[in-house]
Order: sequence, then structure tokens, then C-alpha cells
Amino acid sequence: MDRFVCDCVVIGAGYSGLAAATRLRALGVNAILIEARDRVGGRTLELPVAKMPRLELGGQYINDAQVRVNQLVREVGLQAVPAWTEGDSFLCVGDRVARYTGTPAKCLTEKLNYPAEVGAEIERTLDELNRLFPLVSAAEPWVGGDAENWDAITFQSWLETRVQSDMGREFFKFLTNQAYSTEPGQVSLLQMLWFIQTSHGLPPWAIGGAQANRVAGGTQLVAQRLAERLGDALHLNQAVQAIVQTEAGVCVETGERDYFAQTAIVCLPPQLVPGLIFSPPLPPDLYRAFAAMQTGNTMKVQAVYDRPFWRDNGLSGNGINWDGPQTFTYDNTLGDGPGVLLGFLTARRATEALRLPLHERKQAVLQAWADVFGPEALEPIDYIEHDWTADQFTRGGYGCHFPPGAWCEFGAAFGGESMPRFQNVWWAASDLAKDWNGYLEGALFAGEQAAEEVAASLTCAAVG
Ligand SMILES: Cc1cc2nc3c(=O)[nH]c(=O)nc-3n(C[C@H](O)[C@H](O)[C@H](O)COP(=O)(O)OP(=O)(O)OC[C@H]3O[C@@H](n4cnc5c(N)ncnc54)[C@H](O)[C@@H]3O)c2cc1C
Repeated sequence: MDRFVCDCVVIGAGYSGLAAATRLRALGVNAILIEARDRVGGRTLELPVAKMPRLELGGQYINDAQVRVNQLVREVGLQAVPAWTEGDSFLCVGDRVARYTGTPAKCLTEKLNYPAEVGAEIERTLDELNRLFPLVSAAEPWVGGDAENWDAITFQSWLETRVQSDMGREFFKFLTNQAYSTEPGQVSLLQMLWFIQTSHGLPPWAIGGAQANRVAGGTQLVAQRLAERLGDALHLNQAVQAIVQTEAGVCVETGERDYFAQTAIVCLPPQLVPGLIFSPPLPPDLYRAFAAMQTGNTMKVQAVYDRPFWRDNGLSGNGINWDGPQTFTYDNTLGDGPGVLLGFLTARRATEALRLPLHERKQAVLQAWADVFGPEALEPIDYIEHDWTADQFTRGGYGCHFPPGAWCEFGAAFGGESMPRFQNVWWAASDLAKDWNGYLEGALFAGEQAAEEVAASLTCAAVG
């Protein structure tokens, strides 16, 4: 059994763990980062495809308001570039396809002849969400406002008292599909308001708008460049099984190696935490909080074509398939490279599509695109997807959320203003971030915050 000794063991080399280890080492703390997979990047992943180097299968979009991730991209010598938005978007409902340049809500009434009241109730409900979310605390959502009531009702029940039309309800279903890759009946109103709060307002993409920027070279390359800087302090292929805390400190066990340290930061997707053995056991509220976390189900599917042929027809390649397996579609072409269509399979539709054999799922996805872009969409030169829910070191996507009632019962176990902590073990992950929760930016935020809290505790211990 190999034994390693350091000040802090950081577990999990996604954006959170990489940010935590990097920040700790910058603060003079001897930190080791250990990772289960043979690669870094976690929920960012690039895989090779025909006629182009690689395509991103995990987190890829960033926006200008996300300060940390933009700074990091520059620091590692890469560049953020705008996602493609030129041309008309599309909205496909049943066998009807409409083109639009404004919002999907306006397209429903202006182009697809839904009654004006459908548009009006959508607008009213969006206004109400915009009025309510500032009342929710990003750090302590269970406090204040109407937190108890909002946590006790599902987003679906709340919608039913406001939105009468089936089409209006479908519209808001997309909001939960995009935000947490779940259905409106599976999240509380409080959780959705908290999502909007930590996203600094309703993101355009969550209501059918465009994505902002992406990283030229890919988001996994950012992680790889951070990893290079860590050198020998990064240990791959070490899946943690147990975390033992004694008076002497923390021992992190992988079966092959024991890592001894004064502190540890667990940067795993929260839904994987109950799978680790803790000694002493986690306190009940903290265990229940992790065990309650529900994962969404997202799959990105991408088809590669010789060229972005849809642009010839004035289409941006971005839009919504109301009934297709893929909810949202984006043009994911890189510069002058081959044309790429990216589809998001989310929530229950992803669950259903994932039960199909690959060739049937692929056929359904391509057919949905052919209905909008024409038969050329049926003949890609390559097709690629990655099932994050089947991936044992992730088990869901984009991330996870609490079910109704959990925030108010044991949400405080996640630390409020601080990151979750039990004795000398801290937690960080995008899903635990109090800012930009669930995004790459949130992963950096959480990792850096946990690193600073650990460094402060080590300084106190040294002074003491
Ligand atoms: C399909 C998809 C699309 C997304 N799109 C976007 C987007 O466009 N923009 C955006 O901002 N965000 C997006 N996200 C979310 C974003 O990718 C994640 O929030 C972020 O990457 C999570 O980083 P993390 O470090 O918290 O966790 P992770 O990246 O999950 O890292 C956790 C690490 O822990 C490791 N690990 C697991 N178990 C163990 C163990 N037992 N021992 C040691 N190591 C272990 C894992 O291998 C992994 O490397 C998307 C996510 C998905 C899945």
C-alpha cells in the first residue's frame, strides 16, 4: 500500500477540484489532487469525430458575466468565442415549423397562431418569476420570503394556478428541462427561484434563447492546462472509497493508496457522496442532504455534416423541437469547420430516448432535424453522444437539485454562506456553489471558496 502525506487532499479533478488544488497551492498549502478517471475535466469532455479534431460532450457554454471562467480561459492561453446566432431560429410544434427572430413565446402567437392569451400568460408568469427570485437568498434559500411555502409546492403546481393553456405549461416545462434537466413536477418553486437567483436572472437559453460563448479549443482543454500546472501533485486512476477522520487528521483511501492529510476537500458530484464510506459517519442532516440530491438526465447529441447547410436557407441552426427527442438545437460548428448540429435530450424525454438502442435514438434525432432542415440532415458524416447517467463517476447531468421540501428540512447542512464541512473535510462542486450553481463558473466558485476556507483553518491551526 502506497502512502502519501500532505496538508490537503482534494478529491475529484473536475473544474471544482482543479480550482481548489490550484488555489490551495497558490496559498502555500501542500495539496494533492486525486482523480478516479484516467483524465481530468469531469463533466467537461471532448471526443474525436470525423473531419474535425474534437467535439464537446459536456459543459461547454460560458457567458460574459461569468468572471472566473473567463479569466481562467485567458490565463491558460485560450479564447472565448461567440456561439453562432446569425439567421432565423426555428420552433417546431407537431408537424408545424415556424421561423422567428424574437422570442419563442412571441413566435407561438405571431407565427403559429396560438391565441394572444397564451403569449400574455407566459409573459405574466415570466414577470412574476422575475419579481420573486430576488427574494430568495443565494446562500440560505430556506430563510425569509415565503421559503417554506415555496419549498412545499412543485413548480408544476405553482404553474397550474397561473398558466391555463397547455401550450403555456409546455413552455415552462422547457425551463425546468433546461435548468435541471428535470420535469416541473420534480422540483419545488423555491428550487427554481434559487436557480434563477444564482444564475443572476433568467438565462436566455432557459427560455429558448441563444447560448452566449464557447471556448475555442474546448472546455476540457482548460482543465488539461490547469492539470499540467499541477504536475506531480495530480494523481489519476485513484478512485476514493473511504474517508477516515481521527485526531491525527484525515486518511483518504483508494484501495491502492492511502493519502494522509490535515484536511480534505471532496469535489465529487454530490449524488456520488453517499457511495463513499465515512468514519466517523456523516452527521444525519448532511448525509440526508447528499442522499436527497436528485440528478437530472441530459444527453448532448451531435451530428457532423460537410458544411452547415442550414445556413444557406437563412437558418441559424438554433431552435426548439416541441415534440422531438431533442428539446433544444444549436449550431455547434467551429469556425470554418464542418457543420455541426447539437441537440439536448433532457429530462423524461432523455430517459425515454436512452432506453432505445443507439440506431433508433439516432434515427429519431436526425428525423427531427430533417423535419426542420430538410433531408440532408439524415446523412451526417458522423454522429456522437455520451450518456452521463451511465457514467459511473458522474451519474447524471447537467447536475443535481433538491426535491420539494428538502431545502427547508436539511438544506442548512450545506453550510449557508460557507461550503459544507464535517470536521476536517470540506465539500465543493458546481452543484454546491452559491453563485452560478450548476455551471462551470459555479464549479470554480465552489472550489476556490472551499480552498480559502481550508487555508484559513490551517493557518488557525498553525497559530494555535
Ligand atoms: C451534458 C452537459 C452539458 C453541460 N453544459 C454546460 C454548459 O454549457 N455550461 C456550463 O457552465 N455548465 C454546463 N454543464 C455543467 C458543468 O459541466 C458542470 O457543472 C461542471 O463541469 C461540474 O464540475 P465539478 O468539478 O463540480 O464536477 P465534475 O466535473 O463532475 O468533477 C468531479 C470529478 O470527480 C471525479 N470522481 C468521481 N468519483 C470519484 C471518486 N470516487 N474518487 C475520485 N474522483 C472521483 C470525477 O471523475 C470527476 O472528474 C453541463 C453538464 C453536462 C453533463
